[in-house]
Amino acid sequence: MNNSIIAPSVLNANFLNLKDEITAIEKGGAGLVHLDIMDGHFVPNISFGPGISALIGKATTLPLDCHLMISNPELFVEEFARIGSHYITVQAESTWHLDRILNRIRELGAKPAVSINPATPIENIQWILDLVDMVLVMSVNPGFGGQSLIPYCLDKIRKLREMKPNLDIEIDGGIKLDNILDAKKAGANIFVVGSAIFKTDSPETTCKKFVEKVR
Ligand SMILES: O=C(CO)[C@H](O)[C@H](O)COP(=O)(O)O
Ligand SMILES: [Fe+2]
Repeated sequence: MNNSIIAPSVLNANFLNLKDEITAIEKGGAGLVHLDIMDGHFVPNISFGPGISALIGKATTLPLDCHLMISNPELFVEEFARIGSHYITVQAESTWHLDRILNRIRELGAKPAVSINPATPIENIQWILDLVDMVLVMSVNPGFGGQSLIPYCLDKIRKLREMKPNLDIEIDGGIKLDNILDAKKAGANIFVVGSAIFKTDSPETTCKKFVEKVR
């Protein structure tokens, strides 16, 4: 697939300067803004919720890529749809009723996507692949930015790409300038990049480098 997209995650951005951080990635050629929603229950960290996400949505022209790492996601998809999320991604491990919630997200007018933790086999989602517009393959254990990519996750992407040649596959976690091409070669076409963009002196210049790299 040649439609490569960089989706910067603002998890490690400077929240006191968020407007400028978002302008930087817009100028840097980002295609999505990735929002990591964490509840301190499904993952051992708390980030922010629909309120901050709505403000970010108002501050940018970039589509919102909302990655819900929360228990009981069915309680929140309506609100994330209401604030205009482009993708609403739920963790396969976070709900008993994956089919139902994916259908509900589409009914609400957003694009349903599913995410799997490193230890979750891709076979767990094989029957719902036709219900989603994207699969997010976690390449770190969810909860924190700044971790190292777990190499076997690339094998999962390779296998998924073989199964679904035209599916949008997003990789999330530990993506750096020196491993993003491995992820692309494995079959990913949407790349979440957090600390490797926002923990640099110029997120705009760094974002441009990532965009160039996968072009
Ligand atoms: O979902 C996530 C963590 O659960 C984040 O999107 C991810 O970790 C991005 O940060 P980094 O590029 O620094 O790994
Ligand atoms: Fe994420």
